[in-house]
Order: sequence, then C-alpha cells, then structure tokens
Amino acid sequence: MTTVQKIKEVEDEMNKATSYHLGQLKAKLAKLRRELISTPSGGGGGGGGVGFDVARTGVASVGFVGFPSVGKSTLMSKLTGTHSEVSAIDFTTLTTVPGTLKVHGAPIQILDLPGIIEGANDGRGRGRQVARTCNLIFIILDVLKPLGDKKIIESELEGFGIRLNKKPPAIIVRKKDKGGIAITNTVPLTNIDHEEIHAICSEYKLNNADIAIRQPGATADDLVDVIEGNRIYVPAIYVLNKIDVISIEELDLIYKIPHSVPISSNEWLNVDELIEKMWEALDLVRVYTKPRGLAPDYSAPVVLKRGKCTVEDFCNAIHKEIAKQLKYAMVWGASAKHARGQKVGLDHILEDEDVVHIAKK
Ligand SMILES: Nc1nc2c(ncn2[C@@H]2O[C@H](COP(=O)(O)OP(=O)(O)OP(=O)(O)O)[C@@H](O)[C@H]2O)c(=O)[nH]1
Ligand SMILES: [K+]
Ligand SMILES: [Mg+2]
Repeated sequence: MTTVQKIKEVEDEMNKATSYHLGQLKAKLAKLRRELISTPSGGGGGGGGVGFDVARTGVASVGFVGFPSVGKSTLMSKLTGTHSEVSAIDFTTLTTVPGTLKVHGAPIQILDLPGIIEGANDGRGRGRQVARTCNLIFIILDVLKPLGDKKIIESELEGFGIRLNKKPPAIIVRKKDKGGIAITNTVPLTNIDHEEIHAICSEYKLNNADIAIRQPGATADDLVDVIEGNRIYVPAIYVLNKIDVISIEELDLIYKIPHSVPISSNEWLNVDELIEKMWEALDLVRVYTKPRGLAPDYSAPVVLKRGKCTVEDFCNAIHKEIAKQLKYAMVWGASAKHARGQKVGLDHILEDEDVVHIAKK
C-alpha cells in the first residue's frame, strides 16, 4: 500500500471511532503525512527537485497556489513583468517561476507554482513543498469553478503541515522521566478530552509528560501539531480571479469569504486592493536611515520582518560589521518614546517607518 492509500484507510476508519480511538487515528494520520513532507522544518531552502528550486531573492516571498488554469501565471506575469506562460490549457506551468514585485519600496518575490493536483504525492506535490517556505500564500480560485475547490486546496496544504491564517496552538508538551501523563488546562476542554490526549500520547510513545492546554477550543489536531512540531503557520489570501465574467450579485456573495480579494487579472480589476492586502499580511517593517546632519532617505528603506526587527537586525541588514561599531542609535517614529527621538541600544525593537541614525564608536 502507498502512503496515500494508508492515509485514506485511516481517514475512513475515523468516521466510526470513539474518543480514544479517534485520538489514536489522528496521531497515526499525522505520522503518515510526515512521510510526505520530506523537507526539514522552518523552510528557508527550496522545495527540492528539478525545477522547483529557485534562487530566493527579496525580503519576503508570496507563493501562488491553485488548480490549473485559474490564472496564476496571468496574475504573476502582470504583477512582476516576468514572463510566465499563459494558456487555456491546464498544466501550462510545470516549474516554479519566480518574479519580483516592489511594494512600498520592498522587493517581494512572487513564486508562480505549478497547478495543484488533488492527492498528488509524488513529484507533482513539490509545489506544496515550496509553499512551505513562503511568507504568504495566495490561494487563487476561479470564480466560475466550484467553491469546493477552496476546501480541497486547504486540505492539500494542511496535509503538508501548512496551517493557514492560524497561530501556533497555546499547548505546551514537556517530556519527563517519570510520573505518567499530567494534564492541566487554563481553559475548558471543549473539543478534546483526556481520553483523546492519552491516546495521542500513547501513539507517540510519550509515557511521561506534562501537557498544559491554554488554547481555547484546543483540538486533538492542535495537540498532534504541537507534538509533531514541524508545522508552518502562514497567512493566506484567497484571490478570487476572473470576476470580469460574473454579475454584481454574484460578486456580492463571494465577497463574504474571509481573507478574500476578488480580482480580474485579465481586466486588471481590484488588483490595487490585492497588493495592499499582500502588504498588510506580510507585516514588514520599513526602517529609514538618517545620516548625520542629513534628512532621512525615504527612497530606500531597510526592510525587516516582524519579530526580527531590532536595531541589531537593522545593522546586520546593512553590513555585518556595523553592530560591533555601534555606540548608540537614535530612533524617531512609532517605537521611540519621545517625538524628539530616543537614544537606544542594539536590542531596541523597531516599528514600521521608524527613522534610525547610527552613531559609531
Ligand atoms: N476571463 C478571465 N480569464 C482569465 C483571467 N485570468 C486568466 N484568465 C485566463 O485563464 C486561462 C488560464 O490562465 P493561466 O494564467 O495560464 O492559468 P494558470 O493558473 O497559470 O494555469 P496552469 O499554469 O496551467 O496551472 C487563460 O486562458 C487566461 O487568459 C481573468 O481575470 N478573467
Ligand atoms: K493554464
Ligand atoms: Mg501557469
């Protein structure tokens, strides 16, 4: 039996299972799925495989996923000016095609991925490996196709350890040497019970551990995610393409899908909103440099990622040696205590559109 067949079998069994059995099956499923995810956690590298490894450029990347012929290449080509073959024939794009789009001064890498195929577990699944390394995923949907396609793509990505528009669950699992399984919870357990927790632990041969659940509505899948530990939590935007061929009434309906932006790549409708949403979701921090005695340079921001935007990160983004030479930094903007600016050190956390002057020793 192939891994995919085994997964199907476990899924079928789940429909008729008890609490304990269900927990066991969920853990089993996650272990099988792990076999399909061969890249190490955290991403960073390419997806592996010929045609999927592309040089990563820019400060952040957006991966386009979707069924064939939904218009991924049309959008990517027009956004970036990079050629990616467009045609009415499915599976036109067979490798990852990279391009760059500058948004508010920040170069963003756009990755046009090959059309997704349901249940693909061999080379064809490689596109999702690449998706694991992106900072934002655009799920591109054709408004003329069934809305069920959305669910299929979501499950495909979930199967690859990708969690869309979700934060890591507030569950802590601490292994011990003895004492069995001790469960504590700061919130009521509404979607998981002790039996399920025990079943999952046993499936992972976790005999002694403290399990602290702080996540409201935590599920068995959340616990499995925490134990598996190789999950990628990434924002996603649902791009509803080809609105040029539907009526205003139909448009009103699809607008209700959360995290969605309706557009037409062909007619270039509402693409500005899409770029703005892309910018918000990437949550980047622009920092402007101010040389002594001169006005800040607003044309070329240093662009940092949220969570990695200290004065030290800022220095390192300019040059490796600068942090060592720093006497202090002057900061103006949202992160500064005073309007007249604040003197700070390397660990100060910067905010979007701050202005920084580096004083060297
Ligand atoms: N009406 C309409 N057609 C579009 C739009 N965007 C793309 N198309 C058409 O949809 C077809 C498929 O477009 P592609 O850009 O090749 O789609 P893709 O998702 O890259 O397809 P694969 O690479 O095969 O996965 C082409 O005939 C496009 O002209 C749109 O906004 N409106
Ligand atoms: K196509
Ligand atoms: Mg294409």
